[in-house]
Amino acid sequence: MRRSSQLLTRVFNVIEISGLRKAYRSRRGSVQAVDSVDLTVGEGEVFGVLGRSGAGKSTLLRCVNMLERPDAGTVTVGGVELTGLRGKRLRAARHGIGMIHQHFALLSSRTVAGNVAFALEVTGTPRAERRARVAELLELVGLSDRADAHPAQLSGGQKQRVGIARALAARPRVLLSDEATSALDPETTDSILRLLLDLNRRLGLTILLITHEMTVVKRICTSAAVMRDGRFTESGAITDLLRRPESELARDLFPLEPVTAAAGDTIVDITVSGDEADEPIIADLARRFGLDVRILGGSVETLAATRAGRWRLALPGAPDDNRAALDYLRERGVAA
Ligand SMILES: Nc1ncnc2c1ncn2[C@@H]1O[C@H](COP(=O)(O)OP(=O)(O)OP(=O)(O)O)[C@@H](O)[C@H]1O
Repeated sequence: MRRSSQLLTRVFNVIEISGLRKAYRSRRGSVQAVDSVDLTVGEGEVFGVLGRSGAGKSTLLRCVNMLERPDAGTVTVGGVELTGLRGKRLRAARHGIGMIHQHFALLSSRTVAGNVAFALEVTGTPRAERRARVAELLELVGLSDRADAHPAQLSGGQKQRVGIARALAARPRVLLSDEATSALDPETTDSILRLLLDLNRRLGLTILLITHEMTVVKRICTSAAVMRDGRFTESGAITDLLRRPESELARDLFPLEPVTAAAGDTIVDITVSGDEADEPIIADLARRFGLDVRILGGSVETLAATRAGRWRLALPGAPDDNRAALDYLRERGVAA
C-alpha cells in the first residue's frame, strides 16, 4: 500500500537529457555549441534555459526533438529514447512534442484554421475530427473569431497564439518554446506568457523554453538553468537557486545594493520563499536578539512558482557578536 502511494507521488521525468554534446564544424573551425549538458524536466514543470546570444540554447532545444542530431549523449522524452530512433518511429515520437518559434513559422497562404489543421493533416487525422479539433484549439488560445483570417492580417501576439494552437494539435505532453516572446512588445509578451502558464496548469503541459529575457523566467518558470558557452553554469528549482548565495540567476532576479554599511557591521543576505515570504522574519530577528537590524536593500516578488523575497541586512557588531542570530537564520534555512 505504502509502496504504491509512493510510486503515485513520484514525479515523472518527462524530459531526460544526459551528456548531450553537439559541435558545428566548418572550414573555419569547430564550435562546441552544446557541451556535456544534463537536464531533467519533471511532468508539469516549466523549465527555462536562460542565456545570451550564442550560448547554445537553440541548439540544445533543437536536439530535444532531434531537429539537430547530437554528437553524443541521450535524449529521452516521455520515456522514449529519441536518440535511438530514426525515420517513421522518430516522426511518430515527435508528435508528442510541440514546438513554438520566435517568428511563428506560419504558412502565409493558409488561414488561421488552415494553419492549425495542417498539423492534424500531417498526423493523418480524419477531416471531420480535424474540424472539431481546430475549433477546440482556437477556443483554447482565444482566437475563435479569427479562424478565417490570414497570418498577414494578425498582430504578433495573435500569430503566436496560432503557433501555440498548431503546436498543441496532436495533444503533445511537451511544448518546446524557442524565444516565443522575443519578437513581441512587453504587453503582448505578458499575455502570451499568461496563456502558456494557463495551458501548463490546465493541461498539465510540460514546457521547456529558451530565452534571453529574465522576465520570462520570473513570470512562468518553476525551474531554470543558466547557459554559457554550451554549458549549464547553474540549474535547479527557482526556489532552490534563490537560496544559493553564488547564484547568478538569484542575483539577477533580486539585485541587491552593494554593501554600504559602516565597517564593523555584519552583513547578511536572507532569502525566503512560499509562505515564509509573508512572515515577519526581520521583525522576529530584531525582537528575538534585541538587534537594531537595518535593511540595506531587497524586495519581495511574485514568481511563477512562488512568492519570494531577498534582503541584505546589516546587524550591528562583528560576525562573532552576531553568531546566535546568524545561526538562527541558518537553522531557519533563510541564510547561507
Ligand atoms: N548551423 C550552424 N552552423 C555553424 N555554427 C552554428 C550553427 N548553429 C549555431 N552555430 C553556432 O553554435 C553556437 C551556439 O548557437 P545557438 O544558436 O545554439 O545559440 P543561442 O544561445 O540559441 O543563440 P541565439 O539566441 O543567438 O540563437 C554559436 O556559436 C553559433 O554561431
